[in-house]
Amino acid sequence: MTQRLTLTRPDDWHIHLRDGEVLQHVVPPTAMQMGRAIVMPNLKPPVTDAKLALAYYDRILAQRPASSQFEPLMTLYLTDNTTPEVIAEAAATGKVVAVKLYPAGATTNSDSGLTDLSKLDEICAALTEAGMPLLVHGEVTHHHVDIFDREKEFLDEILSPLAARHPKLKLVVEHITTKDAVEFVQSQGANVGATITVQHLAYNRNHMLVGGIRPHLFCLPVLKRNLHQQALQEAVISGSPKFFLGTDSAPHAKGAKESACGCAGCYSAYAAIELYAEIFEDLGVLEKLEAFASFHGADFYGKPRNRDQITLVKESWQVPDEMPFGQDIIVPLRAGETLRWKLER
Ligand SMILES: NC(=O)N[C@@H](CC(=O)O)C(=O)O
Ligand SMILES: [Zn+2]
Ligand SMILES: [Zn+2]
Repeated sequence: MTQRLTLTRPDDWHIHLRDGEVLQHVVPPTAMQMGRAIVMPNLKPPVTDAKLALAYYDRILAQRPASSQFEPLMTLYLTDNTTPEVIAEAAATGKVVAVKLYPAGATTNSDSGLTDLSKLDEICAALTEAGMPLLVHGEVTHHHVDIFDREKEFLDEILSPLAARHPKLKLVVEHITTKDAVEFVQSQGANVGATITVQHLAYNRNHMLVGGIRPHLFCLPVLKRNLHQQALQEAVISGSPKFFLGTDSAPHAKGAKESACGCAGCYSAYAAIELYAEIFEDLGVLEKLEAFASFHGADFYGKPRNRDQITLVKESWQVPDEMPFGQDIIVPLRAGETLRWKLER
């Protein structure tokens, strides 16, 4: 008999849906599996206020398939011009649920990010007041800091002191990649959580660099050595409610990835829950998938858990080599490979 796995519908607590003509290709797969998703604001120009967030929300909903109830949860991009008033206005819409910190220059489309981190205290006070989480891309950008050390350095230099100064602030360390980040999150109160991606659970830097450079595994923060991958795996195996599903699915056109200066980001949302299911099964903790994917994030954000369910069936299928992406094409994570689980439609 075919093995089936029925779960409370999951949510994706960190996704890039992009904008414009690619929305038609990027929104439906997420809308068909996820109940909600935290939509990252790093558009060009970035989503910096309530008005821009609501307009983006409408553009996303316009691409939601008729059968889906998917709800985009919008975020604001923190810039040097963000004020407590801007945050309060966004919170009042009911559609903007968090604010995202990109240190300027840390990652894709982060040029408008915060240059003056001393401004953070005022912002954190406003967020604590509004009960809104601060989501962080946790990497320093100093040129002298090695790219493999940038997450740890950010935790030590910026985030630890910040969390100590704002003990009630809800803080999500996004897409964690190191043992240090796992330990930091575990050492904090229930107000500090983290998202973990498919690629950081499934791969380490050898997968990206041994035998040739694999640009489709390049994302930020960059894959680390295997001991860090193992720490992330242990975090999900532990079942701690501090860790939850956030794909950081970040599509870039094939040509922008396969380039002399390739973009950072992996496209995993086309089969997010199937990809996580395979990892959890390989780790021997398939029974922990539901809490990671469907409970921990909702509980952290203070949102009700989804009431409907999805079913995965154990049925092999081959990931296409390429997928449409507006006028362009995209190479998904695990392109051409066989996946074991399939979402029942
Ligand atoms: N993760 C990535 O490698 N890229 C993201 C940005 C981000 O989340 O840092 C993107 O927008 O392309
Ligand atoms: Zn990021
Ligand atoms: Zn991201």
